[in-house]
Amino acid sequence: MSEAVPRPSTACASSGLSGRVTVPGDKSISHRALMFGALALGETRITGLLEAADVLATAAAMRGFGAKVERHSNGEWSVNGLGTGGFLEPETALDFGNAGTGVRLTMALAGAHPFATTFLGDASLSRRPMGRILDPLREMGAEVIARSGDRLPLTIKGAAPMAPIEYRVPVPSAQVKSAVLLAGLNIAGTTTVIEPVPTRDHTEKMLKGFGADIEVNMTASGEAVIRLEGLPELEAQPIEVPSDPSSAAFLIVAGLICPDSDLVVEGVLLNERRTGLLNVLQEMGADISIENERETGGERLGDVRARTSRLKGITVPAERAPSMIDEYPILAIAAACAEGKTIMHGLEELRVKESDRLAAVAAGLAANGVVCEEGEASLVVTGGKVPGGATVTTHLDHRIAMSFLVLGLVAEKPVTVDDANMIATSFPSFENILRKLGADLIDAEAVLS
Ligand SMILES: O=C(O)C1=C[C@@H](OP(=O)(O)O)[C@@H](O)[C@H](O)C1
Ligand SMILES: C=C(OP(=O)(O)O)C(=O)O
Repeated sequence: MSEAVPRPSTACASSGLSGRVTVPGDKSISHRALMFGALALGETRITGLLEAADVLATAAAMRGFGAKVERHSNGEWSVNGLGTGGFLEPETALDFGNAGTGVRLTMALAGAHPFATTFLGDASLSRRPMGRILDPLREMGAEVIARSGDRLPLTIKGAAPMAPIEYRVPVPSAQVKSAVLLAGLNIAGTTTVIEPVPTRDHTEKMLKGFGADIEVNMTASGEAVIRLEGLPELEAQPIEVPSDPSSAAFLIVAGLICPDSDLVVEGVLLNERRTGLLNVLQEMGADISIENERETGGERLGDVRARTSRLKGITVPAERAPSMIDEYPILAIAAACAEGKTIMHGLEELRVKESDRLAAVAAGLAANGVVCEEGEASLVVTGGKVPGGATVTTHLDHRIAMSFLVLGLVAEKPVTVDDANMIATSFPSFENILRKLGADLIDAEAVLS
């Protein structure tokens, strides 16, 4: 995907966004549905799988280990799994493109098997730190050959047998927590993960659903202690993937900041470890309501209605970060349209996403005339009128591309993103859905013709 010819896209001032739309399936749940299906015995049927580049890379990787992964004509997917410990050595390197979650969780699955697996990624993924996954895997007994700084490309070879560990997650990261647990699936004994700051819990919930012996206890000080018994027999499960709140976030913010708008995003996952942005926006004065609340597969879902709102700047404390870690770029866009300053703390993890998101957001805002101040791990955005008129560098980062297209909808002059290709890693229908709601987006071909 990084090899593709850049595709600039431009957003112009828009008003009256309206309609009911559905966004694609949740990325975190989609990766895990394929992985756990590949580890389970029997056929796992998945409806609503996110068909975006990141998840398709995981599907290809699971095939590489020998699982049968198929897409059916009705849009459902099936995975015929191999059973815990049943993975085979892949014949070729596994290329994860831009997908951090895919590569990190799969490294852990492969790393507890006594064969060599090689992992590749695009320029963005090859810059991201992998030591956070490799350190616990080494502690369990795996061998690793990696580029300096524990970067991709790298090869992991598990030992036989490996040792279960107790691991205190050093950074708030659902990927690190999940990786330790997934390696622990193929190791006899109890693997324990201690999470000082609880993060999204899809791995724990879904593994339980597949029949793993996993227990989560919250301590009085708010830490999560997760215990997993190794070598479980996982059983295939039907999975219905709810709509991704991290994708819905772009449309919700567009509805709030564009004049005369009233839109609904249907069936959005409302897991409380993912709803940080909705809470923050409501504190900023957003007119957001949840309609038709329901439960599917142990998760709360609802239709999220967003109407044009006068937003006010607030301080977002660091504790919120895990529940909205992927939503800061779009929160910064909402902040640019709010009255006063929005102060965001605890943003250190943004520096190691698909891009250095803190720097990319600050540069994009400043280029478009929005006053902002980038700290080590903080961002202060002063809201008001948005002059716009600049081209934003997206650094192979889908969320930077989508965020700045939303900014263009309220800017005085159009905002261009240098490359909209990466949007396809998580939300391929983003621009079409935005147009359907009434947004004025012009793509490069239209500008050239
Ligand atoms: O576990 C997951 O599915 C994810 C965890 C988060 O990453 P970190 O664990 O690095 O915070 C998030 O940014 C990513 O988009 C998805
Ligand atoms: C950080 C993200 O994804 P990943 O880590 O899976 O690349 C994201 O989608 O914002």
